[in-house]
Amino acid sequence: MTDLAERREPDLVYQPAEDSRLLGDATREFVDEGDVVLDVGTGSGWVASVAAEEGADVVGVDLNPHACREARDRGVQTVRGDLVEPFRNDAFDAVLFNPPYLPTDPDDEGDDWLEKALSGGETGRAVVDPFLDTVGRVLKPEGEVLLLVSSLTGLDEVTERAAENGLATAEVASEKFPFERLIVLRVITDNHQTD
Ligand SMILES: C[S@@+](CC[C@H](N)C(=O)[O-])C[C@H]1O[C@@H](n2cnc3c(N)ncnc32)[C@H](O)[C@@H]1O
Repeated sequence: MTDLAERREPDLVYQPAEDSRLLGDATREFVDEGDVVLDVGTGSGWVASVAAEEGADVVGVDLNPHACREARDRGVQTVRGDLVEPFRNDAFDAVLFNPPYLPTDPDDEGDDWLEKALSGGETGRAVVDPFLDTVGRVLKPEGEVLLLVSSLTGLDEVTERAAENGLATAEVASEKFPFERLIVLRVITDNHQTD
């Protein structure tokens, strides 16, 4: 019988890193007990498990079947699918996403699961843009998104795309690294009332 550690597939599934940790810290701050939470691109399920530790009812989604298996091994209920497509309207208090956000030269673009976890296409926003175009549908009226991006992803462009979808963004955490700054954006609908 294989144990959990042996079943992990580090070359196939993105393992928790600095970006996961920054999003996990914001999750601890903004997710409340009893919230219904979706972790998009759940990968190993680590960020989802942070939300579960806060008492949230969490589901993960990922395109990568190996990630779905690893997240389930971690105890996270996980669906294989594309972004928020499998879920019904107005379902979630919070949606978390640490997306593939690195700009990648098309000539260097690979085709393996780790590449799909990291590469945001030529602009860095190939996955972030469709996420911002669709996430509003699955948010409850007072729901919110915690979205991890890099300074390399183009913060102004991300904010503009959110605004085109009736979403307002605010930086709630950030950390500097040698070649980039990682940022957690809190994204809410324009008519969301905050206290
Ligand atoms: C940077 S990794 C983050 C993994 C994990 N959430 C973490 O923070 O450690 C991005 C994840 O998004 C998944 N992903 C990429 N495109 C996706 C899509 N269109 N729908 C669902 N998941 C996607 C990848 O398979 C990968 O697991």
